[in-house]
This record gives sequence, structure tokens and C-alpha cells, in this order.
Amino acid sequence: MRQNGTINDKWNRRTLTPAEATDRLLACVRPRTGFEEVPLAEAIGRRLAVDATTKEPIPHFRRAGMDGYAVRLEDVAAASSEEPCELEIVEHIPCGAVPLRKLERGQAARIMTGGMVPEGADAVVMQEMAEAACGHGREYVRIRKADPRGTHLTPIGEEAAEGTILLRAGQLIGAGEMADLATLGSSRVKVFRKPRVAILSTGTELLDVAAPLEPGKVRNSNAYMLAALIASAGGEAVPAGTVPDDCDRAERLLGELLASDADAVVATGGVSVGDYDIMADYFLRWEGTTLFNKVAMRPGSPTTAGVWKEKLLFGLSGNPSACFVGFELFVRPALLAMQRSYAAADWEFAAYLAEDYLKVNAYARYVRGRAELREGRVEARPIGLDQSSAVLSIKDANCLIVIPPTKSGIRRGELVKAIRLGGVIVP
Ligand SMILES: Nc1nc2c(c(=O)[nH]1)N[C@H]1C(S)=C(S)[C@@H](COP(=O)(O)OP(=O)(O)OC[C@H]3O[C@@H](n4cnc5c(N)ncnc54)[C@H](O)[C@@H]3O)O[C@H]1N2
Ligand code: MOO
Ligand SMILES: [Mg+2]
Repeated sequence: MRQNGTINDKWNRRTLTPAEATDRLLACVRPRTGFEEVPLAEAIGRRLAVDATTKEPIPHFRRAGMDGYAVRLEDVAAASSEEPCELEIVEHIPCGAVPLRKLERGQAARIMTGGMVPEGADAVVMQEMAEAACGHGREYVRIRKADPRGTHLTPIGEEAAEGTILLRAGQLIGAGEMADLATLGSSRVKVFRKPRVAILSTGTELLDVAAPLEPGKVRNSNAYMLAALIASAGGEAVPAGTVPDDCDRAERLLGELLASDADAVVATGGVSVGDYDIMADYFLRWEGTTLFNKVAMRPGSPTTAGVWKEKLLFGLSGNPSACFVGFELFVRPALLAMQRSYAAADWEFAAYLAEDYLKVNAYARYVRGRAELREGRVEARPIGLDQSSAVLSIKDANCLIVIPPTKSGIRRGELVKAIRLGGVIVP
């Protein structure tokens, strides 16, 4: 049986392109509706569940932009160094005070940056353009010149009118968003409940990180790497332990995890064609729908994903770099889509390849790389050991360089697509 693709093993795998696999997956993702309300200080790194809208204009009063004097432009229009104009200071307005009176002809108010400009005034003259004086129990100021560059007066609503949507639901809350929410007076913020993602490691060879090394065994780095990736995608990682390469045991545990309150389960290891690749077997016998189990990509071609009652199950490769790439290509988009904030365009950019990449492949390669701005253009260079078993150079990558299928490799200077890595690490 052969249907529109390659079948190469007992699992009857049909190879999908990464785009086909992504489409299948995203079609199964339901945006999560669960939200919670958290104090503003705890909203950092979370995603807004509702739009944030201004209830007042910003700023909501006419604000001085300089320390100096609020004046009527009409009074100072003709002022010069030779013939300064003298105005009577009728009040002092520090920041936070409400002016008591309207400025009349010939009057000025001493005002500080951020102070509320009194009615009647239509400019603020910085104090460097003026001299204060006293006489007969009154205060005066001599204005040499109004600043021709501007009035130093911020009008009401300069940044946003009342009723403006500042932030959309799904927006990741970082520094700028915290400033916006504080400005809006949002002391409590409605954010999406974090998608809970269980992490299951499979592999008889896996050692706990605290265990001494043993011949033939490896420490479980994927579980910790995945926890960090899940957090950076706005999820809550739920460690679900390690099972040896025993399909019955994995089946029992996966059944429990899928029935738990987790929104998704990410398993690593055992998805290829080996005798002990138990996740591949599990995906044959589970009750869910397997969406794909072979993708035309390297690393991570055996990456598998399925859905059971709206819960996603990912079978990522055990090879660390393949596990990482499988997460970035499939798990991150799915978690972001659950939080209504996945847009491929946010993650993709074009870059010039900084060195030849001559490996030939029928599959697209997602090469860990570093993108940098050099002489005005973005250049991306592969970094570290370009193997799916590599673990140590994952930290050095800031992008995945997408090398399309090619018979002759790609030359330095060619324009390639790249995918941004990283994201906010949630506190
Ligand atoms: N004959 C073939 N062999 C392989 C194929 C193939 O098509 N034909 N595919 C290769 C590709 S591509 C990949 S990718 C790997 C996928 O391997 P699995 O997902 O089945 O992973 P495992 O066999 O369980 O382990 C592979 C490797 O990764 C190490 N590992 C596993 N889990 C962890 C962990 N939690 N932390 C750190 N390292 C881990 C494991 O010890 C193995 O070294 O298969 C190729 N083979
Ligand atoms: O698809 Mo694999 O990750 O190249 O070894
Ligand atoms: Mg294997």
C-alpha cells in the first residue's frame, strides 16, 4: 500500500512536509478558554486573556514637558534677548498639583516637568530661556524666547484616545505590556491559564541527573531541556518521570497522563524504527488519531504527533537536537495557538547564509545557527556539531537555518529562511 508518499517500515509511515504536518496539527488545536486573574506583578511572562482598553485618554491632562514656565504664546511671541517679555508669576505648579487659576494676559505659572498645565496657557518655556525676578512683593519672569522647536506641552490623548485597544488577548506580557497595564490601572490581570504539559522520558538507558554515569547509559537531558522550552512557550511543565523501553508500561502511564488535567503530553525517545522504539508501537495501538509520524525534515524525521479527545500527544525524538527541533517546529506553535498567539510570521525571517552549507539532502534541514547583523544585513551561520545527537551546542543557537531540500547544497551569500529561537523564560 502506498499513498502519496513513502512507506518505509512496519509503521506504514507516510512522509509529510513540515508545512503539511504543521497544518494537520494546528487544525486540531483548540484555543484554551480557561483564564485566571493574577496580581499585576505576577503577570510577567503570561498571556492576556482579554483585550486591554483605555478608559481614559493617555495622558489624561495637559502635561508640561520641561521645567520652566507655562505661558500664553500670544504674550511671548515677540520676545527676544534684546527685548524680553516680562510676565507675572501667579502660581507654582509642581507635579501632581492641580492649577488653581486660569492664566490671563501677562501672566505665567512656574511649572515642573509632568505638571498639569493651567487653563489659558498654550506653551511651556524651559527655564533656560528665562530669568525669574522679584519686586514689590510679586514674582516675575523675563522670557527671552519661546522655543521655536515646540511648545513643550503634551496634549490630552497624545499617546492614546479613550477607548483605544492597547493590547490584544493572547499578547505576551513583557516590560512594555507591564507599563501599559500599570498605566491602565490594571492591578489584577486576566491571563490565560498556562497550558499544562506533561513530560515523559522513555529509554532504558536514561539516568537521573543525580546518578553517577554508567557504561552505555546517558543522563536524561531532554526532560530538563523540554521543561525550559515549555516554560518559554508559556506552558507549565509537569514532569511525569521516565519509563524504560517497555511499551506496556509506557501505555499505562500515557493513559493516565492523557486522562489527567494536562493539555498536552510530550514524550521523548523511541519514535524511530528500532527494536526498542516503543513510542512508535504505542502510536499504532492507542485510541487517539495519529496526525503524522514521519516528517521530511532533519533532524527529527520520525517526530510524531497525535490527538486524543482534544489532547495532543507528541512523540519527539530521543536525540537531543532532534528533540529540540521537534519542539520548536511543532510543540511551540501548538502551545502558542492554544494561547491564541501563534503567527508563523513572528518567528520567521530571511537571512544571508554566512558560509557554504554543502550537505545534500532530500529533506529540509533545520540547522542550529546564529543570526547576526553584519554591515547592515542579517547573516546566519551554522553553529556547533550539525548532528541530531549533539547536545552541547543547543544553547549557542539563536535561530534554526532552514536549508531546503537540495542536490548540491546551498552557497554562502544565498538568501535562506530562518526561524527565531527562544522567547521569554517565564519566572
Ligand atoms: N535504521 C534507522 N535508524 C534510525 C533512523 C532511521 O530512519 N532508520 N532514524 C534516525 C533518526 S533520524 C533519529 S532522529 C533517531 C530517533 O531516535 P528515537 O527517537 O527512536 O530515540 P531513541 O532511539 O530512544 O534514542 C536516540 C538517542 O537519543 C538518546 N536519548 C533518548 N532519550 C534521551 C533523553 N531523555 N535525554 C538525552 N538523550 C536521550 C538515546 O540515548 C540515543 O542515543 O533514530 C535514528 N535511527
Ligand atoms: O531525523 Mo534524525 O533527527 O536526523 O537523526
Ligand atoms: Mg530509536
